[in-house]
Amino acid sequence: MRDWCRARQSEGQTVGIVPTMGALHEGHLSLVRRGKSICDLCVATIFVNPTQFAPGEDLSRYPRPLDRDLEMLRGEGIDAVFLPTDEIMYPEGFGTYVTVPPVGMSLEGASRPEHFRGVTTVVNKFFQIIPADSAFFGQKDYQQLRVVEHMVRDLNIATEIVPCDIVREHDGLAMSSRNRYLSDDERKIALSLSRSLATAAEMCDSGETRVAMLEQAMRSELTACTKLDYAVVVDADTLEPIEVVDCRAVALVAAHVGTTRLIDNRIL
Ligand SMILES: Nc1ncnc2c1ncn2[C@@H]1O[C@H](COP(=O)(O)OP(=O)(O)OP(=O)(O)O)[C@@H](O)[C@H]1O
Ligand SMILES: CC(C)(CO)[C@@H](O)C(=O)[O-]
Ligand code: BAL
Repeated sequence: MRDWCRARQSEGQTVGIVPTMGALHEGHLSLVRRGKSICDLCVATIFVNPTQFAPGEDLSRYPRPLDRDLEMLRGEGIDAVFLPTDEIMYPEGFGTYVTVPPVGMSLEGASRPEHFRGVTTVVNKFFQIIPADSAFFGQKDYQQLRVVEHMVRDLNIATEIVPCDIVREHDGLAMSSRNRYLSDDERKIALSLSRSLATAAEMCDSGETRVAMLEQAMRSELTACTKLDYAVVVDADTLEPIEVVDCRAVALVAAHVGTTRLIDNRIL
């Protein structure tokens, strides 16, 4: 993969990379389209990375519809797909991990200990294997994007990180590979995530800047969820708590609907 990438770069072509865990949907394809619009060539990776799942999470049941994924990527004119096995990424004796920057400690980092250590490590490995000019990440995984941006800055990685907008279903549900776990009833409840963010945005637009009031309104929209991990409004860059929205802020939510854990966010 490195030779493939470098050979093309030495001919003056730019290469983009879209890291995914597969089970592709329009959200992923939007990253590929963005990649192809900015770079001459675009590579996707499909790898369900075991080190970012905690014991008891959905690693074994994570969907792996590989033929369909490859068909979808072919349809977008992808130039290459990197499909490593666990043994290729983590051969016997593997033992070096990337330490997560402070922006990854709260929220997802608190709810899913070791998750971001797995993400930073595997994304760093992808960047070594495929030294792309640009990498395309969705804002749906907002904190992941911030963590990867910090890692790239801190470790002098030459790949530019390009954030991409969240793609939603017609009714507002953020597209996610995990949506396919939802029953019809659960899918209705899952809509409360995007609704809670819309409520916070509307309140903010009408002049309510007190974070406690915004968070309370978000929580009251989320009562049908099986378990709420967090519903917060924080500084959009540092993800530090704020008391009033007097800077660029982001509302973030993570909740379990049945056995499915979903996340969503919206810039305020
Ligand atoms: N709805 C979406 N809009 C834009 N980008 C997305 C969307 N969903 C996922 N992505 C991005 O696609 C990339 C790969 O994500 P991943 O394969 O985990 O997909 P996912 O649908 O978020 O799956 P999961 O259910 O595991 O969260 C990430 O950069 C992620 O932010
Ligand atoms: C970036 C990523 C592909 C690393 O495994 C994963 O966390 C994801 O799909 O967002
Ligand atoms: N989209 C982030 C990958 C994960 O949930 O493990």
